[in-house]
Amino acid sequence: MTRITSISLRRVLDSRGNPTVEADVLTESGGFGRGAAPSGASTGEYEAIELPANESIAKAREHAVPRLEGVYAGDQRAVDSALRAADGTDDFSAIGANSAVAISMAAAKAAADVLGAPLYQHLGGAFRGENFPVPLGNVVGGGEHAKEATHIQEFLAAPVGAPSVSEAVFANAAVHAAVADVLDERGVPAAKGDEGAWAPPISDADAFEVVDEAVDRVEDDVGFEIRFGLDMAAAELYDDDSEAYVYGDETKSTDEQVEYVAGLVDEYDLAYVEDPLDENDYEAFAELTDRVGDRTMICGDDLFVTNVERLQEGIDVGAANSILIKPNQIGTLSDTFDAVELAARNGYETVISHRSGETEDTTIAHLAVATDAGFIKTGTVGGERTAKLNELVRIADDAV
Ligand SMILES: C=C(OP(=O)(O)O)C(=O)O
Ligand SMILES: [Mg+2]
Repeated sequence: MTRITSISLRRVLDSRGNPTVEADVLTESGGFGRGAAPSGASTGEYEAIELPANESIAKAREHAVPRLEGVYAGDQRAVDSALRAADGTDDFSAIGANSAVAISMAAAKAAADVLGAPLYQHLGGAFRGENFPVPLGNVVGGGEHAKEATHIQEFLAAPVGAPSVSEAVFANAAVHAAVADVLDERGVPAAKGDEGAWAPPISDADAFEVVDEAVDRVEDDVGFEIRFGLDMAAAELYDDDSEAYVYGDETKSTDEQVEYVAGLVDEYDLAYVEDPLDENDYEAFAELTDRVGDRTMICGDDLFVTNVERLQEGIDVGAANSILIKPNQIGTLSDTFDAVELAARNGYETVISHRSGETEDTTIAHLAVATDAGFIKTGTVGGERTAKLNELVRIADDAV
């Protein structure tokens, strides 16, 4: 029933206005699935390779599509093995991880369509957990996502005490609005960055004050605990030549960076810190996790790139206690599930994540529910972000 009969690939726009790959998968019994690849700006050095959309589509049409016709979409491992075999490299540099992930997601949706089940149920099965992820909402940002704003890439609201997904989603939107109020009261104009977060021309120190104030106001209003966290995207701050983290005119050695982040965790009671150190520095990650990992999540994004080998290396040295999961960093849903499972077996929390360049695709909302992830990071406002958040609300409401 789920035998794939055709795959179409096309260029569509992502949220930055760049071309990305969209895939449609059709099955013998009329099942249909559509998936679109997201795209990063602060990409990790070890991610699977994204090719220009046109090139990736041409290569996938030539090498992957003929191999996939006849494969059962319901057998995700077979679909993803065929994609890997068609590519023949470790990093999808032959057909592009953008076509691979679009096809992989579209096949899963086509199978769910045939089965008449929502995607999260097809992927998660009957015995998946009953939890819903806490949404981490980007409310202030800079780095590679907005010029002339903060050095730290993302300040994230974390409504850890929300009684429901819906209340958490609305709390993050309220923090986003409260940040605008606080900035306005301080006379600071703010554009928005790639993910819809405010991108004010202020120092990181000022941004901490602004977000802290906005979170306090909303917490008082909603009556449940809201904390906040960071994606420091420190690989983008790290300069290999000087072996230092560069914050405009200031630099920090690795020891100073560990000290700085540990201080921030305590001063602001941070719930979450992603990529606080360079993507090649497992040792410094481990030192920080040893110091503050009992009271905050230290999460590897560029460090692990959703790759089981890199994650295992991190587990071996105690580099972190959580992993960011981005399907396009590794190229297929099977590889993504392998990373989630390895994390779970080792007590690592999982955070399913969007990219800064996104589409209306909602796969990650289903993936977060299917895998019982503790968290999902998918922005706060903007159509490509609310597509996922609203889907999460619908899933919780049994309305998909
Ligand atoms: C979402 C992120 O940004 P990008 O997609 O640019 O890597 C991130 O770094 O976590
Ligand atoms: Mg990141």
